[in-house]
Formats: sequence, structure tokens, C-alpha cells
Amino acid sequence: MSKIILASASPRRRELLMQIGLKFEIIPSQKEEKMQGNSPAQIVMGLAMDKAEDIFRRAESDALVIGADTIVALDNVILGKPKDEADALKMLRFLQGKTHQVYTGVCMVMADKTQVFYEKTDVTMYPADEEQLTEYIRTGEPMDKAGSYAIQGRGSVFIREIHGDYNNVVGLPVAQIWQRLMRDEMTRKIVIENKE
Ligand SMILES: Cc1cn([C@H]2C[C@H](O)[C@@H](COP(=O)(O)OP(=O)(O)OP(=O)(O)O)O2)c(=O)[nH]c1=O
Repeated sequence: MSKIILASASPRRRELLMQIGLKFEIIPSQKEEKMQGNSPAQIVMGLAMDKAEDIFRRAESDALVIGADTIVALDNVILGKPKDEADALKMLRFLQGKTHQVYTGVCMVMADKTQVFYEKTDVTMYPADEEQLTEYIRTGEPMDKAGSYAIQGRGSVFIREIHGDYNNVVGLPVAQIWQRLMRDEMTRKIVIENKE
């Protein structure tokens, strides 16, 4: 039986993959995240590949390893996780009142096949003043999130509209992952073996 391994330390990703009824192991990649590429899509796919391939090298040869990375993009500026609270405030000031894109890259590695893809979601924020943003940062929620907000948490108060896959914003486009797993005979078999 082939194992499914999620190469991620993110509790959001774990929950989303559990939500679609899969059994899997978690082995987070410790690899330093180096952004490379000319577009947000290329960057997230590259980072997802780094994480998945790092874990695949150490896994049993018949494993299916899934890695992912999420970033926020607006006007050619790319936002990852904030370095500190001042950085989080800068990001939220920039995003408030505007529409940005959330990109999650996914890489699924198997011995004889690798699939790399991404999903993009448009997110529009309400305008917010300095006091609201500072108060939000004080909750600590933004600190480990790309773009310094969590749509699934208190950050939801800033969200006016989204266009696209909600789960993609939270960190894993499970619908696209599922569709791709079902399309391929080999991965479909692995899913059936690893159903919860
Ligand atoms: C925009 C947004 C991001 N996020 C999260 C998803 C990701 O966990 C995080 C972006 O950081 P990532 O570097 O993509 O992932 P991670 O470091 O949390 O986990 P790992 O590399 O081990 O897989 O931001 C939310 O939870 N809600 C949101 O609304």
C-alpha cells in the first residue's frame, strides 16, 4: 500500500486534507523558502516543489508526497508571511480597500510522475483604518499567515468579496487536488487505499 504524505507544518493544510476524507502522514519540510520565478504562479509552484521533493527523497519509494505554498500578490508586489508586527501592519495597509490575488502552488510527487499546479483566488478587502488594523495585529493571528490575515479567522471581518476557491485562500485547493488525483489511474488507486 502506498502512503500519502503531507509535507507541511500548517494546521490549516492538515485540516483541509482531512476534510476530503484522506488518511495521510505529516512530515514537514525544514527547507528554507527561497522565492524564485518571474510570476506569482511560478514562485508558489517552485516553493511547493522544493517542499514536496525534499520529503520525497526521504520517504519510501512508492509514497505520494504533497507539498504546498501560499502567497498574496497585488500590483506586482508579493507578500509572504510578515517578519514582525510592523511588517504585518505595512501589508494590511497596502491590502485594505483593494482586490488582491491569493496563489497556492501544489506539488504532488510520486516515483514516476510529478504534478505541479496552482490555484488563484481574488480577494477584495473593505477599507480599514489604522486602529482596526493595529487591533487585529494585536490578536497575533496575522503572524504566520501570507499577507498577514486569516480569512478563516478574525481576519474575515475585512473581507468584502472573494472570487474563486475559498480553501485555496486558507492554504490548500483541495478540489483541484482531488480532481487531479481522480483523473490519473495510479493516484486514484492510492486515494482508494487511503480513504478514511
Ligand atoms: C491568506 C491566508 C493565508 N493563510 C496561511 C496558509 C499558510 O499556512 C500560510 C502561508 O504560509 P506557507 O509558507 O504557504 O505555509 P506554512 O509555512 O504555514 O506551512 P508549510 O510550509 O509547512 O506547508 O498562510 C491562512 O491561513 N489564511 C489566509 O487567509
